[in-house]
Amino acid sequence: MTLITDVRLRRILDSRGNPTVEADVVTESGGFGRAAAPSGASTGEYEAVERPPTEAIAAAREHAVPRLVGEAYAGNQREVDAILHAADGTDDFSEIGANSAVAISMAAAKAGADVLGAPLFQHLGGAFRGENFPVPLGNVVGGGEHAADATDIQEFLAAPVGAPSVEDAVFANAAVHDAVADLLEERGVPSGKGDEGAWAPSIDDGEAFEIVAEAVSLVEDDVGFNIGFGLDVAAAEMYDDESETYEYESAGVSRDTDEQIEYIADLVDEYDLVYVEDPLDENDYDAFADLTDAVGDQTLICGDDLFVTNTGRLIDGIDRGAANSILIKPNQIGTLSDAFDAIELATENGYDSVISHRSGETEDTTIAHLAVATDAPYIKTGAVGGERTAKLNELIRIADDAT
Ligand SMILES: C=C(OP(=O)(O)O)C(=O)O
Ligand SMILES: [Mg+2]
Repeated sequence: MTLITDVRLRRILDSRGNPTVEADVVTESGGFGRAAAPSGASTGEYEAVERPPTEAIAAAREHAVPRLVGEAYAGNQREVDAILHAADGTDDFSEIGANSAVAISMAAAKAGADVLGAPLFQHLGGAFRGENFPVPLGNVVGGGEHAADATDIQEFLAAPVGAPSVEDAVFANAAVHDAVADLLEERGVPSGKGDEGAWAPSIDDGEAFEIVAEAVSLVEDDVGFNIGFGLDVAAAEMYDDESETYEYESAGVSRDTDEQIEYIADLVDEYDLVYVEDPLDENDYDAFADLTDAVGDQTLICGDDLFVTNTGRLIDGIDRGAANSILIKPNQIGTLSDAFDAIELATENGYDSVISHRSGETEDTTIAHLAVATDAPYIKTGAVGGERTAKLNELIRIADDAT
């Protein structure tokens, strides 16, 4: 019933207006799945390879599609993903492109769910999933690689950890985003938005901390539940290999590794941060471990560029005590099976998984289902903007049993 009878690939637009890969998977009984690859801007050095979409599509048509059509079952995700690896033949998807691989992998999962008549989260996670929902981390102010002339820290994230429902949490993040706009206006600071829909004002990180802390507190008073906030420092982007310093250009400050650890630990204390992603360079497991040692009992220290959803890198991190959380981006590793393996390994070792969008996104909602399917405690998928609300609204629908 789920035998794959057709795989179609095409270029579509992502949210930045760049081309990306979309895949359709059709099965013998008429099951259908469609999915699209997202794309990063502050990509990790060790991510699977994203090829230019035209090349990725041509290579996948030549090497992967013939091995899938009439051969593989969409309901058997492990088989589909093993075929994608075999068709590619490299360890980083540099032949067919992780963009083609992840689009096909996710489209096959959706086709498998379609045949079963089950929501995707249930096909991926089983009959007992759908009760727990992730806390959405909502990007409300940002800069780094996602906006020109804005904060050095890439993302200031609202974290409605006390929300009674996912719906309340999603609306709280949108309210914090809105409150930030009011506070910027009061201060006479003009602002556009960055790639993920966060405000991207030309202010330094210190002012952003003041504004986000105030916005969170205002909304907290309004909604009556606890809202924390967190950061994606994306420190690899500000790390200078030659001088071995972190360069905060908008503040005109340079910090060596020890100073960076101290700075982040102080921020965790001062703002009661609930989440800190990539506070140090992606090659510095030891510095990550020192910070985790210092504040890991107070907050989540999450590896994104550090782990790139890769079990090999996660094992190194676990061995060294580098973090207590991992960001999961399926396109960093190329297939849903690999992403599941990383989540499972993380859970077994007491690491929280944070399922994440990319800065370049589409309307695809797979990550909302992935988060529910794996019982992930957090999802990071923006606060506003159509490609972001696509996932947030899908979470609300899943909770309402309406997918
Ligand atoms: C979502 C992120 O940005 P990008 O997709 O640009 O890597 C991130 O760094 O967590
Ligand atoms: Mg990140």
